[in-house]
Amino acid sequence: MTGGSAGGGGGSGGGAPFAVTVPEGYRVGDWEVLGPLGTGSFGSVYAARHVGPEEAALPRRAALKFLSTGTGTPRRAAYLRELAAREVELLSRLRAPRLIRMYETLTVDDAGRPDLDGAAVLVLEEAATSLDALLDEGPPPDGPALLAGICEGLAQLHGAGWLHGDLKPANVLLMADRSVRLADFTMAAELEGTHAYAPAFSTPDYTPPELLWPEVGERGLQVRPSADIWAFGVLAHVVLTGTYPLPGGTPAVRRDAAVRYALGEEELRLSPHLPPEWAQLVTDCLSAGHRERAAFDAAGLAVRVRAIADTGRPGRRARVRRGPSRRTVWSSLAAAAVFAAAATVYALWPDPGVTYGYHRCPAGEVCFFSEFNGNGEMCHWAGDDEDWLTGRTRCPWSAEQPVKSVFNNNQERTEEIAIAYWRGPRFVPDATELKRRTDRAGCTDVNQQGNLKGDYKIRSHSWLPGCDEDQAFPRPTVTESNL
Ligand SMILES: Nc1ncnc2c1ncn2[C@@H]1O[C@H](COP(=O)(O)OP(=O)(O)OP(=O)(O)O)[C@@H](O)[C@H]1O
Repeated sequence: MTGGSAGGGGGSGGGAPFAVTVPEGYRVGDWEVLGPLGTGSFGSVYAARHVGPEEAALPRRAALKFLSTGTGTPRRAAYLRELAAREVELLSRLRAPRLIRMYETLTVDDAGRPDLDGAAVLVLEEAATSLDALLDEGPPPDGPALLAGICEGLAQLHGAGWLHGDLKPANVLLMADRSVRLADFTMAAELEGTHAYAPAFSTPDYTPPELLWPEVGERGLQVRPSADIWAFGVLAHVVLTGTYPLPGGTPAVRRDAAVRYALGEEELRLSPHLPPEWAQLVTDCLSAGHRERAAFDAAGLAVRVRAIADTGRPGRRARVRRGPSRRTVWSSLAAAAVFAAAATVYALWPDPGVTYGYHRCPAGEVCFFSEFNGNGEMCHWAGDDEDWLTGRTRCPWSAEQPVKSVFNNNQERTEEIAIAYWRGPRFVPDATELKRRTDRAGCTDVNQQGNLKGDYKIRSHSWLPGCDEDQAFPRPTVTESNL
């Protein structure tokens, strides 16, 4: 359910094993499966055509969501039944323009397929794509308008007395006309006064701090609508900038940053390219405490977001578009309007090539950056390197520019492998020897990241069995005084 790249967060079909496998041509009710559309953890969605007698209330094509029955333990099966019941309950009771529509529900009756037998099938209106898939292709040209639609969906949901509980790009669908539909209501819950009870489950990047390590009671997790507001704040930052608003190259590191942020020990790292009105809106949505966040209800936010989106105010930095110009073929007024929106978003997204943020650092590698917080130029290696200027992997900018931040991105490792970095070339690859040397600039343990305190021109780095306590980054061992 988590995703490394901004905008990820599970859900789409690309490469992920399908939770429920259904072959082409499979019949359920009056529907025949045409092919896969996407999968999540609890269900898989297939395009289907109606093969029964024509019915006014049913479209010719639909998306069939097969909810997993769970072939594991009875406890898991009960959990999956509860998730299915939540989604069916919400979709059969609520119909609103920005919520995906459900036409009917079916149950698979197929003793020959024990994995499918008894599965609930939701017959949904078929969307063209998901926001998750869209973000994989780069900045959506109409990001602000999409955000306005998403916020309207949230307002419709909250207005009806429900909260979503798992708002993220994979759960935002887009129709062929680019209108938005909120989907996947397996975590949705009906409000009982100020809060609702939801299953203890979340997608870390979109979960507010108060729910990261919550107490789970007998009825589940106590969730408030302000949790969806937090998720919307993260999503808006991701859609507009392609990055997360909290620092970190992995969901786990960003989750820890969210907790530090709630404790007042960390700040939001909003993209410098975000225009002030968006920055203020994201900051409001990401108020650290749920009480402060409750001041920003979805209906009020929807009005604000729509107003910002409709203004189409350009970002602070004008960007030259890349690639062959499409402007010549866009002569109509409508196309001009789309282009205006596209120009706005290109201005908001980081420069291609020189983007920023720790998330760029490939898993299993160590990365050094020319700016604080993983920004600016980046050099990265999977192992040690004796000389960044003449060695195997080179880092030309480091000849002139100091390294300002580091990320030792080895999330899969369990051993205590650390990285030492050196002001000179050709370190001596022996831990005892290294300790005696004087040109060591610093050391990071696995998965540590942060800013260096001095202007270090680093020339080499090496793997170590582990950082000394007093050398471990980000303790202030790397200062001007030990240069
Ligand atoms: N109505 C639809 N039309 C087209 N594609 C859809 C539709 N509903 C879902 N999908 C695709 O299927 C994917 C999985 O659907 P969904 O998120 O509802 O499943 P899930 O198992 O409940 O997910 P999660 O693991 O996020 O809880 C979506 O990300 C989307 O790509």
